[in-house]
Amino acid sequence: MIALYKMSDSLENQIGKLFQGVGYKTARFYSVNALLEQIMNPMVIITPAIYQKELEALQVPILPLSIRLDDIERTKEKKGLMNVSSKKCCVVASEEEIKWLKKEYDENPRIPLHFVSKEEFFSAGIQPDRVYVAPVWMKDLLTHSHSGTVQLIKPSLSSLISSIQMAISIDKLTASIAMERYQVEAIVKSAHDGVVAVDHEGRITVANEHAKKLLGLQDGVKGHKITEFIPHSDLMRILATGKIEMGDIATVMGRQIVINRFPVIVKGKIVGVVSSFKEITNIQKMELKLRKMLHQSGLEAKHRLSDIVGRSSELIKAKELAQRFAQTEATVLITGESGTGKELFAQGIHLASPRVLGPFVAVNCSALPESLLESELFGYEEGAFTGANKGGKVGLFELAHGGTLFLDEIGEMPLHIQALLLRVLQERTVRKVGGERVVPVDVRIIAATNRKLEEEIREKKFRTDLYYRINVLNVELPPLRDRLIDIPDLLEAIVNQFNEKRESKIVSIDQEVYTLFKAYDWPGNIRELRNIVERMVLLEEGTTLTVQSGEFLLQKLNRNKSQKDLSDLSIKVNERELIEAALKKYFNNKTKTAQALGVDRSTLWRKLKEYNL
Ligand SMILES: Nc1ncnc2c1ncn2[C@@H]1O[C@H](COP(=O)(O)OP(=O)(O)OP(=O)(O)O)[C@@H](O)[C@H]1O
Repeated sequence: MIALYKMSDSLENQIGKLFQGVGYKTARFYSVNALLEQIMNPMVIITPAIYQKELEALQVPILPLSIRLDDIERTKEKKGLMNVSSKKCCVVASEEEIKWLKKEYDENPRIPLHFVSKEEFFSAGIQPDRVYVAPVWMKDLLTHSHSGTVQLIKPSLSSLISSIQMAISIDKLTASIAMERYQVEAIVKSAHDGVVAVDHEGRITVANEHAKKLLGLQDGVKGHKITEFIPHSDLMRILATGKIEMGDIATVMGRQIVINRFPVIVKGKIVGVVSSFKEITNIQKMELKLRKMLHQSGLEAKHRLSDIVGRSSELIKAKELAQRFAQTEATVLITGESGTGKELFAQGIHLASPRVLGPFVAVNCSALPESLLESELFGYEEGAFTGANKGGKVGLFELAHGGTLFLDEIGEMPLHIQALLLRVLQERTVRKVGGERVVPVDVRIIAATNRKLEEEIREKKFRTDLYYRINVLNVELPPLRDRLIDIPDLLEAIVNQFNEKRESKIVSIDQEVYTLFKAYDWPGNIRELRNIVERMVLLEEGTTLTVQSGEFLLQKLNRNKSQKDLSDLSIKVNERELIEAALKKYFNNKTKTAQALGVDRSTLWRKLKEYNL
């Protein structure tokens, strides 16, 4: 902004038009207060030299207008003052203007001139042997009695133009400086940290809102010494030492904050200090958020050992072992059929281990083709192969650094990768595909398999040396059919989870459902149990989970049963309960019940008699 301050109307109009001609707008001001309201806008002020002093405190660029010796001579010629040789010609101006005019005059004193300041002029009054000239902006200062006696002089067009050119180039410069200042201010404002900066005397130059809140400072602290608010401020120490201080912990207004302090050094001199600080609880919140993000990206374990449901002695023993193994750094091998909870145990071990704050990275070794598994595990360097990402790729080993890498279905791992894995386990370093560098990694391995690795070794599908490396500690998870006692707890836990997740309203479970579930042999183990319960909950219209919604399971069960001997099933099945459930479901219709159970009517009659039904 080009501000014109306290100018005579005619001069103001002339300058305004000149600026307009080159595409600039001007604004007129007549008081310092009016200027102060605009002070946040970058501006250049053009003002008669006489007012320069009253604007100095604003700390914005000021271009003083003044008359030149040429302007005086031209006026004298024009007004015929040259011929008044008997009278002395006096120039009335401000002290500042006189200083510059005298310099010009001393260089080239073509006509005799006297210079009097406006103060001298007012005290001495008009002398009869003198003629007076003054710059046009003195007009308002002269009283009525002076008019006519004092000739007013305007700066020439050429000196106005050079002032305008100067103003434009300063305006451009201040605009770009202001842009940078706004950016810095925006950064400081938007920072999540409190930021306070002081100058070399310890006066506050910046204090963002966070800082004011954390330190209990009011608005308007700028310009005040920091010691007025914090008597023993550590910033004064940095002003003296010039040393960076990081991660200092202090209690301010009952809050624990962590503080960093940086000296501002310009050309070897300490000109200020910037400090940034954050409440520790905020850091903890951020850590929590980060952990949530890790969790979403699959890098965090969510199940604890205590979340693992079941009361069978086999499961309790496995949980106790896992708890103990968690405290060690040794590799753990978890064995068990698919869906028995191997990954759940791996997560539980990680969360019970000292690596709990590190990442938990799971990879299913059977899900990827050999070439991809290698680059997933170890990463690759840029340009390792056609189609490789620019910048390369970080492998899962590196991602799991400081945490746990869960290698699921390790029995499916190709022999070539088994060899690479063995080397990583021995050397604790990884080499990326297509790279020379080795990167040290600190990763705990938990492996899982549903295969009998001893058999795989015999068939030369699994390396013996790797087997001994990973099978340091072993947790064996029995299949669900061998621990039917866990079913009620599992069933209830899963129903509760669905209730929470889907807001379903199952409040009770029919006894027949337990019976039905105990009759089934669960080849897919707990995963299958989960899926079936989910399906039943979805099909269920009431608030009780009934066998009606599990009809599909009943049919499945019957198909299995028709292939087996009933007496074989009776080992695991409470036959009586099952028949009762089927009868109820088919409203005592014996034909349908027999069909559903996969037996002929005579067998059903025999059983009804046997169980007194
Ligand atoms: N004891 C348990 N309590 C509660 N939920 C369980 C339990 N065991 C397993 N589950 C649940 O069963 C499902 C399968 O578990 P998980 O993926 O851990 O099995 P897995 O043995 O690793 O299977 P796979 O070998 O097929 O990878 C998961 O949804 C898991 O939460």
